[in-house]
Amino acid sequence: MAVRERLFVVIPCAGMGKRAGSQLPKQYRIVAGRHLLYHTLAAFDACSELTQTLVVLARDDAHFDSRHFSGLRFAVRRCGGKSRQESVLNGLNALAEFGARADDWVLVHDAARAGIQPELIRLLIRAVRDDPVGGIMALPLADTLKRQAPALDAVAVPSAPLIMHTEARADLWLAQTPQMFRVGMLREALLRAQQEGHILTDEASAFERLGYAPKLVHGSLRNFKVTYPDDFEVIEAMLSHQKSSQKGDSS
Ligand SMILES: Nc1ccn([C@@H]2O[C@H](COP(=O)(O)OP(=O)(O)OP(=O)(O)O)[C@@H](O)[C@H]2O)c(=O)n1
Ligand SMILES: C[C@](O)(CO)[C@H](O)COP(=O)(O)O
Repeated sequence: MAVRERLFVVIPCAGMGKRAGSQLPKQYRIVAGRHLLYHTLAAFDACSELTQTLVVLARDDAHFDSRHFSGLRFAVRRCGGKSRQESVLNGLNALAEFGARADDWVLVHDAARAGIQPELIRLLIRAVRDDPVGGIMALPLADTLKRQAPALDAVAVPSAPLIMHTEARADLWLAQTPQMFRVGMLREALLRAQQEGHILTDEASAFERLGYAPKLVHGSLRNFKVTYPDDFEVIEAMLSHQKSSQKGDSS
């Protein structure tokens, strides 16, 4: 009988959250009564088909406290790098400690995408599991896309940027996470990009530059990346609502 490859998860969680504008890294901000990271991990914990979730923390992380995450299945390693790309690569290397093999799958998911839900994770797994390359959760672009004009000169900077032109939006998608690839192939692709000095902002790009075409799996707006100060109001409303409707379901 053929043995199915196992499914591992790497959660890069070593960022500073500079764009969120607070001292505390955003993954530790309290949202709907828990750390933002808790909500992300709870969604993966609810998927029993996942073998191991590994959270990649910054080496000097002074905020992580396992007591706030009791009841959730995951491991942490303090192997975060200077960039997300480096943190993911270090996390993939650390997966060997948990018995991950080159043919196993890994789902890489941003700690900051706390709106992820078990159904979305399963949707991606179902869509990608038989693919030779892998795939990512993404959303077709819904808005009109403008390219900003370069600032004319440093002295007379206008109060708002100006539009240079409108980009054609057909066939454009917004990449989200999870991004699901084979452990070995992803490690090799990221390593190669790093050695060749390419700065990548997601895992799929590491494959695209080698000529592969990963799958786009239609995700959900719920799974947005908490990035700017206003995003906290949105995620708070979403997760509080989810919590109260779950309470309602169980009473
Ligand atoms: N050196 C880094 C940088 C980012 N991340 C993680 O990658 C995910 C996506 O990155 P982003 O949203 O940009 O987070 P930050 O880097 O924390 O935010 P900012 O760019 O605003 O500082 C986050 O979960 C973040 O913790 C990481 O593990 N290691
Ligand atoms: C991986 C990602 O979430 C896909 O949209 C995104 O590229 C991460 O970018 P960031 O600048 O590290 O937040």
